[in-house]
Amino acid sequence: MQSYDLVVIGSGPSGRRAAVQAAKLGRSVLVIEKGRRVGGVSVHTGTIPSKTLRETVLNLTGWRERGFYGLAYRVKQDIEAGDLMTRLHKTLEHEVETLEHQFARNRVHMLRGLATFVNPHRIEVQVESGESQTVEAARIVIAVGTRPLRPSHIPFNHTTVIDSDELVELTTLPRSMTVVGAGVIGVEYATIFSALDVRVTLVEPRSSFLDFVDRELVDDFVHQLRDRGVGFRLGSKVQSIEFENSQPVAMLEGGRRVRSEMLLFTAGRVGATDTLNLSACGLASDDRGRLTVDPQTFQTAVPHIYATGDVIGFPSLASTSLEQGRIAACHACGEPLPPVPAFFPYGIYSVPEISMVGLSEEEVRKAGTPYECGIARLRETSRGHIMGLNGGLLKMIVSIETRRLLGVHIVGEGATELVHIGQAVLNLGGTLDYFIDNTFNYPTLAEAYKIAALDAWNRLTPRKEAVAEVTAVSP
Ligand SMILES: Cc1cc2nc3c(=O)[nH]c(=O)nc-3n(C[C@H](O)[C@H](O)[C@H](O)COP(=O)(O)OP(=O)(O)OC[C@H]3O[C@@H](n4cnc5c(N)ncnc54)[C@H](O)[C@@H]3O)c2cc1C
Ligand SMILES: NC(=O)c1ccc[n+]([C@@H]2O[C@H](COP(=O)([O-])OP(=O)(O)OC[C@H]3O[C@@H](n4cnc5c(N)ncnc54)[C@H](O)[C@@H]3O)[C@@H](O)[C@H]2O)c1
Repeated sequence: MQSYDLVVIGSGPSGRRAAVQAAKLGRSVLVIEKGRRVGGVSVHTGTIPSKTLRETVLNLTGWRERGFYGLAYRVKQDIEAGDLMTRLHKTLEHEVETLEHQFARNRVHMLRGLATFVNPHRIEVQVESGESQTVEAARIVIAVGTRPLRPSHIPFNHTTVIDSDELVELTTLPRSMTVVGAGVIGVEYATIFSALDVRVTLVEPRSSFLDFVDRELVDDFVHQLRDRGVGFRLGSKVQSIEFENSQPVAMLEGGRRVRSEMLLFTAGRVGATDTLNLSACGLASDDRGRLTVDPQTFQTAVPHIYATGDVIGFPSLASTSLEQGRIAACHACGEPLPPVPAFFPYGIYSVPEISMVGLSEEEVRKAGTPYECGIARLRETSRGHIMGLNGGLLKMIVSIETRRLLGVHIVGEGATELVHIGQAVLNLGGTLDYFIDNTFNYPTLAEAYKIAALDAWNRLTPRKEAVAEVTAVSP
């Protein structure tokens, strides 16, 4: 039987980062992956496919140029599913190749098959031939991720009623689509398909959605979506799904019906722990298949077994999963733990993008911190004029007492990149003055930080003082 210092179950972001980190620290490492190729949900059905589809849609539709050339502008007329899939397959192939090379370079061993615990240190792997192999590990990282929630009353059929995993295998594009569940996945796909001129209706049982996003941003976002015809059925629970002329019809509580060529069900995900035989290693999952860990070390209740990534629940991001894998591996190898920064960014790759870091206005108000906000509209920047932007805003929240930056919230073009400027200032304990005192490249969208900071500064600084300071900083 092969023995390893570390065995990682799952090759998604947290598993692969844990494996490479432990290998770099000189440990023998095995990654067990049941999928056909390495990469996990992130590479094969989640992050990278959805972001590649988004990029392809924005390119082929000429979305970014429509502000100038009008709504009828297209780079390619009659976009088909095949157009989207070609770029997707190329991108995924490249991602897998990079990962396989990374494992090979770092001497991380790979075993393809389904992992099941035999005891707290032994794992049986059912390989494709039907045979099984047992491996032994001093330490183990469970990084098995999640799969889409598929309730039994939803008649999934792989073609017209699908989950988000199946979306990446589309063979035809629908003309209309109902998206059930306005979480991050639902909102991203609803807006990507709407950019393709598919008629989209978003159905959500709660009366609001994206509740963790600043309300001012959500209002701007909803306004933009309504403007281009996205339908909202908030506060509407789907009772059943029926078929009329082979098209799915979502029957909502209260009698409303939403009919479309395709229904995408995105009402959450469950931890993929059911086949692990967790009881053999002394662990149990919650009702959503998730594991509980020490948030500092990612150790489970069994100290030599760690769990990282989506299987431990919030925030369930590829970005945070990568860091969790690295921290778990460092702890497992007895290395000092890297300090965890106070704030991480959250990016929603809808069309338009939303991204934020730090506290929202609602959170600051709840904490009772005296604060002021500064706002910049992206269309007020020269870069925005050049790009033909019509919408988007950057909102900055600062403490009145300390002038410290408390949060940055952006909706619009480039939001997921722009947010990192705010993240750096926030995690380095910077103040509003960083944005006031520093020169930004011009013309850039980043200039929105300067505009928002000046807006906040105008409100913070009494008028007389303000004039004096402007004179002082002007060349
Ligand atoms: C549609 C979609 C879009 C997303 N977009 C983003 C985004 O833009 N940005 C972002 O940061 N995050 C995004 N996410 C979230 C991101 O994909 C996840 O946070 C990330 O993939 C979680 O990584 P993980 O390490 O938990 O492993 P996962 O990527 O979930 O992979 C787990 C792996 O474990 C394997 N496995 C499971 N059970 C076993 C077993 N018993 N034996 C062997 N192998 C097993 C699986 O086959 C899989 O390959 C998105 C997710 C989805 C679904
Ligand atoms: N850009 C990103 O970072 C990104 C993108 C996609 C996914 N993700 C991650 O993937 C995870 C899963 O995303 P998700 O959107 O599937 O889940 P989610 O839990 O974020 O959202 C599910 C939504 O479905 C609704 N819902 C719940 N039960 C329902 C039902 N029975 N019928 C209809 N609607 C119902 C919920 O109210 C919620 O709004 C998220 O936690 C997210 O972190 C991240």
